[in-house]
Amino acid sequence: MQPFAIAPSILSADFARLGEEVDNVLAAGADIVHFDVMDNHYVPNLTIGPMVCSALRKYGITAPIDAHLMVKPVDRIIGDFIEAGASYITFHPEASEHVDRSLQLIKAGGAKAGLVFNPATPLDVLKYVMDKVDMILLMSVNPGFGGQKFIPGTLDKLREARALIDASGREIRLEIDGGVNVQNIREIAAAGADTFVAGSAIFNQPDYKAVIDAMRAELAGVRG
Ligand SMILES: O=C(CO)[C@H](O)[C@H](O)COP(=O)(O)O
Ligand SMILES: [Fe+2]
Repeated sequence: MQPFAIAPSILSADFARLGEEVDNVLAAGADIVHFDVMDNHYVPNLTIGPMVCSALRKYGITAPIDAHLMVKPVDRIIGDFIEAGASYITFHPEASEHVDRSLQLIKAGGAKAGLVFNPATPLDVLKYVMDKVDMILLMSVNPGFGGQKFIPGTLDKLREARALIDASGREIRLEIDGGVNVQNIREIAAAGADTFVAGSAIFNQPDYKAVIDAMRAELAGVRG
């Protein structure tokens, strides 16, 4: 299993002060910057694109950036995110006509590739592309908005994904996204997640370090 990583979703940050917000959350102990890209087509919301990712790199952010693409079609924008400095690029299989090709595009550009599964999307496609994924992201809310409630059925799906990863023998991150907080992170880790996206739970509090420290204390109870 990969080391635990906390990935604040900047969807809930103050966009008017984005560079400073990312600096602050990294200084508070975050490992990965989760970057939600929404197109008002695949999901009913519109957020930020490759120019903002590139701006964060130019501003001096060196931490891994995890671009979660909620964009359809996805292939056209993959190259732009590679150029913009994304470290991980994940997409939803429903948003690609050719999942294997999209994964290859990401890897050919030198980024790590991942697939994202909505709460009602089965994991079946993984069987055919396990050798090409570096990350599996399970949505524990329907995509499009921050601040939603964790869907408990995702815990069984995490166990299912963990078994697939372990059987593959590959180093694949198992990320969870949606409604993660200090109260439920331990149960989510025990079900097999190693990478935890949290937006509102972190950015809606005044002290980011206090929240991240509390999350790490919970995680230490699962794996010290
Ligand atoms: O992909 C997302 C929504 O589509 C966000 O990453 C997610 O919702 C994080 O926000 P929160 O932690 O507030 O649920
Ligand atoms: Fe996300």
